[in-house]
Amino acid sequence: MLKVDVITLFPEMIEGAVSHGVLGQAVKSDLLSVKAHTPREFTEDKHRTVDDRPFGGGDGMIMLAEPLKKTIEKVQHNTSKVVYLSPQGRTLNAAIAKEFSKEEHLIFICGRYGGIDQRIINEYVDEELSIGDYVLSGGELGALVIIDALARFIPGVLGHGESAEKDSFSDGLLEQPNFTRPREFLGQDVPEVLVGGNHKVIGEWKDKVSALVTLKKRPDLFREYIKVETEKYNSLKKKKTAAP
Ligand SMILES: CC(C)(C)c1cccc(C(=O)NCC2(NC(=O)c3cccc4nocc34)CCCC2)c1
Repeated sequence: MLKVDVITLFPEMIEGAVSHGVLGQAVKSDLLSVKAHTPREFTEDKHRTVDDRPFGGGDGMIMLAEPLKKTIEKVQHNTSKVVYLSPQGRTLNAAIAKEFSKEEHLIFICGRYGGIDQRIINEYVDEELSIGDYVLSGGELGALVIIDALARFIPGVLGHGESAEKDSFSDGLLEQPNFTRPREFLGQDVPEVLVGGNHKVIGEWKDKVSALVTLKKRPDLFREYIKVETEKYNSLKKKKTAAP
């Protein structure tokens, strides 16, 4: 079972977020374990100080190395992969999430203020990871995005015993429009094809519209989809011609 330890000044942010929905179910069924640890537990001074002013000046504070060291060493063991959520990291994508889902033990370090002491990164961090190019107030949302994305690749989390390969969102295309009751709302009808009940025709409609939506709204995703599908087709053809 994949074990995740998150080092953060706001453990409730993590605990709250992983106790709902698909993630909550995965944790409850022991498919995944997520625990949060605050460096404040490892401070010894009266004010439980976890940050200090940066050498060389500059506004903002830096998270102190000592409390972080103690927290990491409390949770770390030889198979741990230590990830620092940081704008300097490579940007998360589905391939990285899938890779991470295969790990035994992940330790996510979440920065606050202006970041953490560089010596912690030098000594403990295996890799830095970013969830995108915008200013955030901390790494916690990054940790949660990764946990949510990787959980779907854990067999059983999505309920039907398979992993995310069968995830209805993981063919790399955007979704076709979705409708539920009533049949008519705000003067708009549900497309007839979806009400018809002919599953072959409905399937073709969904595939076509989802490709068109992707082509229109995210041509970059569409190009990637065509590339992947072409590779699949070519390797299938090769296998056919290779096998007698
Ligand atoms: C990207 C760019 C806009 C150029 C930029 C340049 C310099 C600093 C920051 C910035 O946001 N610094 C603040 C902190 N940010 C993040 O931790 C963080 C930010 C973004 C994606 C992330 N994915 O995981 C963690 C992430 C770092 C320490 C406390 C929060 C952002």
